[in-house]
Amino acid sequence: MDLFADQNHTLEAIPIEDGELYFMSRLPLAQDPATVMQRLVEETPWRAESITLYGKSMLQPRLSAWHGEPEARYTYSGTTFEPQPFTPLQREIRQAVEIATGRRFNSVLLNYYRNEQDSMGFHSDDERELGRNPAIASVSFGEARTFILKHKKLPKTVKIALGDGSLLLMAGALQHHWRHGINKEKTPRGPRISLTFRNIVIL
Ligand SMILES: O=C(O)CCC(=O)C(=O)O
Ligand SMILES: [Fe+2]
Repeated sequence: MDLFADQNHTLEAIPIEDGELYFMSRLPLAQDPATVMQRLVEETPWRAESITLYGKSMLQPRLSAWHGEPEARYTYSGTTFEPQPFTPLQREIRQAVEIATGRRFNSVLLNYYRNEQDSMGFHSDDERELGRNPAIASVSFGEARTFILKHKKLPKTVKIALGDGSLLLMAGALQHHWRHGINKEKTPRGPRISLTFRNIVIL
């Protein structure tokens, strides 16, 4: 009997100060990660969103989509944004994430990193509609990319390789004290998709 057969299905705490971080190398799902990846590529209404940097409008270096329950709307600069409804596959993944983490989520922001040129700038997920100490669970498919956390005040950096089918949970005070992001890579990378589950509270 292999006592450690399900070792990669346990949510392990990653020691970190000023916040909570947990990792599971393989979230249990009914389909294998390659099938899920393929379906996410095909079934998601991907959008190229623009951002304004130094007064110039440009496209974000990745594609994205936002899905959730109808109540997970939020208002930003006077405009109310409504999520697209969850797809059946997204509901399946959400259920697995809720079982693995013991937390509830009503929306998901999906990111599609097409190749090594795509990235995510450093930020904290600290919007008011996420509540005071938000739990954010991200599930990764496809090529592994390095998730980097940088402490806002201390000279500390934490790097985690987010591989195919893995789950990362950020919780506690983490968003108050750390920024996170994903850098471009210098060598070729295949596509990666992350689903970042959040719980949007009515303000
Ligand atoms: O793709 C990732 O793992 C990071 C995504 C992220 O930080 C976000 O969507 O806020
Ligand atoms: Fe984030």
